Amino acid sequence: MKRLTIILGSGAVQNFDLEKCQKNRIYIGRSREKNDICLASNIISSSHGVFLKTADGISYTDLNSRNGTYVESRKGRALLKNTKQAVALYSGDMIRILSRKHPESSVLIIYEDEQQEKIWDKYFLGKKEIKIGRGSGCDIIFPEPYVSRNQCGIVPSDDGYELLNYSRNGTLVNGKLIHDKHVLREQDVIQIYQNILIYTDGKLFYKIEADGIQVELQHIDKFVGREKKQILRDVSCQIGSNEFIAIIGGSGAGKTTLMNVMNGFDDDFQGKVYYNGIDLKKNKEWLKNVMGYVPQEDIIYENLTLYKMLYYTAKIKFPKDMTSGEIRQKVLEAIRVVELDDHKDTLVRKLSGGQKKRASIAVELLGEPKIFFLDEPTSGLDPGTEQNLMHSLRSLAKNQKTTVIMVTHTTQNIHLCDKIIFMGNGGRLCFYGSPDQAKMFFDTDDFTDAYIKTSKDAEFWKEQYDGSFVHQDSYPEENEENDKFKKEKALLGRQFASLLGRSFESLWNEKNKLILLLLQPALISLLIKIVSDEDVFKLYESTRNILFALTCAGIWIGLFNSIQEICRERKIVKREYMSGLNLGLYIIAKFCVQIVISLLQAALISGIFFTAIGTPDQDLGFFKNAPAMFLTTWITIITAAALGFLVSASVKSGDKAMVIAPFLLILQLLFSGVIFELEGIGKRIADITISKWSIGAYGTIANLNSLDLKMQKDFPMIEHETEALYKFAENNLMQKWAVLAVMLLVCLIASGVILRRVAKDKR
Ligand SMILES: Nc1ncnc2c1ncn2[C@@H]1O[C@H](COP(=O)(O)OP(=O)(O)OP(=O)(O)O)[C@@H](O)[C@H]1O
Repeated sequence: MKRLTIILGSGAVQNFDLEKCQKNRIYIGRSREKNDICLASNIISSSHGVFLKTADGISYTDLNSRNGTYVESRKGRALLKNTKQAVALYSGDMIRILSRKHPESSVLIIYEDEQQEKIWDKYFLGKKEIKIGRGSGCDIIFPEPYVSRNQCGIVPSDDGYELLNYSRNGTLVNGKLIHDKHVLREQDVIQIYQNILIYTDGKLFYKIEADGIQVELQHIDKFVGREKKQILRDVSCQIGSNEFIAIIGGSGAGKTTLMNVMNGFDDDFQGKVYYNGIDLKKNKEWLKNVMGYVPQEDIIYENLTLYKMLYYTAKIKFPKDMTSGEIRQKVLEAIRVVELDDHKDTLVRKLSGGQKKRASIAVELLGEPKIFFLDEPTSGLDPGTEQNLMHSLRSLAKNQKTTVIMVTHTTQNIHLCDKIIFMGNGGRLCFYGSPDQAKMFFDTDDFTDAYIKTSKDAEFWKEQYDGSFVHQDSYPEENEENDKFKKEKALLGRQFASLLGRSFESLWNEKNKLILLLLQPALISLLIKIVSDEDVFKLYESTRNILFALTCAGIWIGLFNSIQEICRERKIVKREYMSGLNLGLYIIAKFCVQIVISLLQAALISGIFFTAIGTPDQDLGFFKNAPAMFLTTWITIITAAALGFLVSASVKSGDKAMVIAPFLLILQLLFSGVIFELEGIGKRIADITISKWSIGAYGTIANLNSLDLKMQKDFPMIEHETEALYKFAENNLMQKWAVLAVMLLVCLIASGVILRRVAKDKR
């Protein structure tokens, strides 16, 4: 049965059986005489619109009505106004005649065809609260991971019904994010991401929307630099749900800029971007949950198996109320969708280029996005792999019901896309439509010709396109500002355990690096042995030089351990931070690995040093010499590792970090106070070097002040001036360790603070 359910602003509901009606044209409007369906509302025109029954189905046309008609169909949302365009309707599509000022006058018509799949469900509200969310105990269940287990509830109140929001993310009602409660009025539209519920007269009409997001761009302009150079010019288009779209065009035409505008990464532009009618700029944080982004380079943890990499990512990403069983299931499902089942237990670094790209896609699939952006996913792939990947992306759009938008340079497989956005020089939209239409438009079978044509005269092609395709905005009304978004965070304890597990497992799977990290201190100790003489721990100079060598070795080892650790993962960290990663926990987890590594390194260096060279003769009160020396070595390494973290968090690449490393080492050498006698500013700088406090601790343990100078061998009358830094006292040693510990803490905290800048990184 084909029928219309008509819901009036008053709450009254009428049903109209389209099949029983003998006419092919069914008119709606205010006038009783002229129409088959009379709608008594002052925002309805006398003859407002007409439904047309054809052999193919039902369509709707607006009859030049004063307020127009919104059609929310599977193909997208459109405002029909001053157009005679007929829009085909599918079961579940909505027609709305809206008035913001007089919501009580609004009319909502739902078209349903019982032969097509059932889309709308009805829920009768009673005297008890009904719960809406992801949890199995809810009355209305939306299964996506980004929907809260208890998203919201609807309770009876004096005025009818009230919506209570329980989610940290908020619930959208009529385009406005609600964080506490909202008294429901007739035809209020509640949106939980892509899912829609409509309240009317004690009932909820709702549909669980499996489809991808529809995107509408309205008149996008972007200017950059002081001269306000325009790099996007009045770009408008509508992308339907589950469509596979390619953004193509010459180099510098504005493809990446356009994609960054579409995915909300860049919000410094003029114009509007809507996702299913929701303003992206105003609801970016909320809408990010339904978005997946696969950058050009594969930014995934390479030293884990595919399964483990996805598992840890999921644990960090998902909200706290998701169980381990659910997470495991989602990981396996993501692996299945990207067809990597056979490589589940392969280390990511051993996957081929195409497989790594699929692995990156699987990372994003974990969040079950409804819209997917990919930046040149096929670059660097051989033609066969490229074709396979294009087929997979198409099937992602069609089978996983996701809108897929990619930037690409290659056009061999462009026929697999539903539509292409052709950008010309200066950010001009030269064409938007299907690949076949594009060929007709540019009058060529070869897209290379289109590239040449648009690079020669992009303005001409933009004018041609603007003249042939009329863009009509679907969302002229303004939503209110929604800025109170708070991210649903994963449970901190679980996040920390996952970060820790991932860091250790990653290092364990990188055996060569692990061996190098452990070999280095052993070799350094042996080298120190070669340059030492028999006067160590007997004469001042020999002892101080060897201890200083130990200090430098510890600083170098610590810096080398950590200086590339954060920057090389920066892009992954940024992505995970955007989906809830706690940066403090991330740094602490990484630091825990450093604690263990540096303990092993300190044990190795000290063990070999004690065996080959020996220990001071006299213990310092409570502290036995060997453990105190070991502890000093360990604190030196771990403090230098924290300094390495600080550098690593501040720079964007490993290369840059390695440029800074020698500078830091020179600083430690010059301002240690060992090579040069320091005065004034030099002394102040020395206070913030690790080397000063480390050699201070070693010198205290070795009681440098009591050792004879070389010259004293021949001239015993020469006095050895004592230095406060090496005062042989327990509290002096503890002070040196305490200063190093404070430096360590400062470096770690500063790393966390600085790392927050990742949020501003350009992708
Ligand atoms: N922040 C900026 N300041 C100045 N110019 C910019 C800025 N961002 C982009 N541009 C310029 O805007 C134009 C479009 O850049 P965009 O990266 O979007 O092009 P593209 O089509 O993706 O190019 P490619 O295919 O080479 O990656 C280029 O000329 C670029 O130099």
